[in-house]
Amino acid sequence: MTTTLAGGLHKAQEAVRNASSGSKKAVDLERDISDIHTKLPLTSDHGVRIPNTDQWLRVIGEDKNHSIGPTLLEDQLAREKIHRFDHERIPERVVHARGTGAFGNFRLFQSCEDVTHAGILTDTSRNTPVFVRFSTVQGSRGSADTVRDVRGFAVKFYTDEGIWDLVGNNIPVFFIQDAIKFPDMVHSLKPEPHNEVPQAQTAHNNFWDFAFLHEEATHMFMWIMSDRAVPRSFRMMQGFGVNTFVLVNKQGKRHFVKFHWIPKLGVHSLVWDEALKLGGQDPDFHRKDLMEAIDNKAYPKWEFAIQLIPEEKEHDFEFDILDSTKIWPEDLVPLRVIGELELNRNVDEFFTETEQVAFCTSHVVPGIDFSDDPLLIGRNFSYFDTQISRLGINWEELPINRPVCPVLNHNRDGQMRHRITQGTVNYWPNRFDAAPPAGPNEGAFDTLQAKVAGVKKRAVGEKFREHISQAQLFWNSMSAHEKLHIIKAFSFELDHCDDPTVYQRLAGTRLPEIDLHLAQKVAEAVGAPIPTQPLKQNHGKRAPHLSQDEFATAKPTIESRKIAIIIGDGYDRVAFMGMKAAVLAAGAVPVIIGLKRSPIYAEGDARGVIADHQYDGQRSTMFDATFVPGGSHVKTLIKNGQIRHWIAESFGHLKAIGATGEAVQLVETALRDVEGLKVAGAHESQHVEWYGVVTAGQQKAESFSEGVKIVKDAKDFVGKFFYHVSRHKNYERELDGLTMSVAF
Ligand code: HEM
Repeated sequence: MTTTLAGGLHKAQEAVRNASSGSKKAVDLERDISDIHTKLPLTSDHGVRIPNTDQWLRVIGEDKNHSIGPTLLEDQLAREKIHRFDHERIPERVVHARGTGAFGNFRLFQSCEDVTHAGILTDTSRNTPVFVRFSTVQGSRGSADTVRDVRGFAVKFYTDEGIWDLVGNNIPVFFIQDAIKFPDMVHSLKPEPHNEVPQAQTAHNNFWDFAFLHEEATHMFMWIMSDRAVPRSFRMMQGFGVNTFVLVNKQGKRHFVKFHWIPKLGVHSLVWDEALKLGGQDPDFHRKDLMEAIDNKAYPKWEFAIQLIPEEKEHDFEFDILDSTKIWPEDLVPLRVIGELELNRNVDEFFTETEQVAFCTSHVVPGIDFSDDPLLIGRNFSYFDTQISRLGINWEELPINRPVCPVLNHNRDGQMRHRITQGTVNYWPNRFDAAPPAGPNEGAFDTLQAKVAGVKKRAVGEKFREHISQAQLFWNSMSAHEKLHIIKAFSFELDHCDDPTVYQRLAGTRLPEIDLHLAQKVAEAVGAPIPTQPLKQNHGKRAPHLSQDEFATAKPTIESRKIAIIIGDGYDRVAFMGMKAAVLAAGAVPVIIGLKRSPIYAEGDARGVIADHQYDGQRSTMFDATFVPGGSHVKTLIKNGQIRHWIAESFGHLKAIGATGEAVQLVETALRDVEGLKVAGAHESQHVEWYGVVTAGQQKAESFSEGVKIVKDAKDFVGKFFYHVSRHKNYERELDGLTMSVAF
């Protein structure tokens, strides 16, 4: 599948570009696009045709050996090639350096004119083009996708009134309350200064030192120790604007607002061992996942929702609504779902689009404004500033960054200025009235007048000083397996800290403020003195939509999941073909894993199948589930330790496993150490389901219907198997201690 996609990528992109030619941004970009596949000859950057790009101009001896003489610096064509190469790199982003992006559209379902006059939030007839970049925070550009980290979720809306950048994360809160702490925070989580170790992870002394010394980071570090920090896919995670913004309506009334993205596919995560392995086995896992889904037309979608608090209710809450270490619990401030985002086009070129895209929180459009959230105000300064050193002062002119509406002003010059502005004046006011400020009814961004009074000092508001309550709320809202993962995550992270001050303080002093059981378990694992008393009373409250379990899709679906089907010579063709067809019909992706990639023959069948991959080139970690059809190939599969490991590892990673006929024996052998394992008898046609392991004896062709009903109590083998794939993970396996007995 992947190989075919790569081959046809250029054509596919061409087709999609044609199809989306209605998008204002696609049209805007057209004028800067050139195509390497045109048959035009090679030229230099100044347009002169070049006859040879393989040999530098040099002196060749006239002797019989044509011996090589001096290489000549006068070769301007060779010099240009080398010069261009020498300067290919630009500074990577200081944070969020590793990322990937895609184009799409935003549609509004429900006008919000009661609270804003922003065109994008009031005009339901619009189809606004967007570019979205997902990222990790800590790692450098070449780091792995699946590290434990916050994920950036930055959306550039190309609206009719200018660019709106909603630069959010997949976690709704942040480490710090005040932007002045950002450099300290980033220094502490990046590799340590003396040895540049470790890459892309918080599992080191400095981060946990910082986290302890900043009690305000407590709520956030609970989130990053949770499954939220190891998403299965960018397509299966939430997004949050995090900061508090303001909406302003035509009457000048203000509402505080928080923005949310809710994925249509549910919220799913990897298990930690899987994430660790993928870091080496497939460092581009998330990047490829997004690209392949879009190429396969499984366009990822998110609902867009807002939470609103009228200005006069600002102080009605226990927490300060401008504090970005706090959520607005949804039972107190409900979500209003107003629109939908779809990503439907991959980039043509990574550097000019994904790398050069530059977001800036201060890019808002009329009708959307800033609150006094102190983190937001600092961000508004920082992003513009950092783009200047990364891309230059004219960064907003780059094709990916420029708006689709007219831009006209008296800003001029600077390095790499592209725009040529005609006319004899470049200042205001001028005698021609050229480029005047917008009049009262011309849709300008007009800051609402407000009275500001107070004492100038370096301080925070009273409610900004409470840091534990929402950390408790988060912990209390977790399901059993989520709590287990948090305990394990702390144990892993603090195990990597070798300074006892760091792990003892965290486990012995901070965690008991959240929950005693959590603190005790972690302290025991990492060798800190085990606390015996909670250091703060847990209030026992919970809030909706903090647990990922609450994001199940309305109907179970396996859409876009990757299902490995393992075969060797002698596989059961009926089960193989039936499963492949059913997977495709359900909108998922079957990936044939062969013992080789040359033709593989079914029993009694002369037509060979070419597998997508041979098993040694792939790992179970790269798939959501595995199916093995019966047949005499099982005799070979069973002898292969890597295949047995594949099954055991899938079990350990809580994935659905399906097997029919003789393949049931493979499952039995691979999982022989699991107590109580239940599988179907070889000739039993009725399937047996046990902790997401679905097995059946010989299946007839008619058992593999394409109209599979994916329901919990499915009577057929395929329906039951797909139901378990749709659940994504079988957490009961882990909670009942079964995964512990398998080597993976
Ligand atoms: C609410 C808290 C924050 C969130 C949600 C957030 C989110 C993000 C995201 C998503 C990106 C990557 C944008 C991209 O894909 O190109 C980013 C980059 C960046 N952020 Fe933040 N950030 C936060 C706080 C801050 C603060 C407080 C500062 C500085 C005071 C800051 C400075 C930066 C910088 C300098 C970059 C690199 C931008 C570039 O080079 O393109 N961020 N942030």
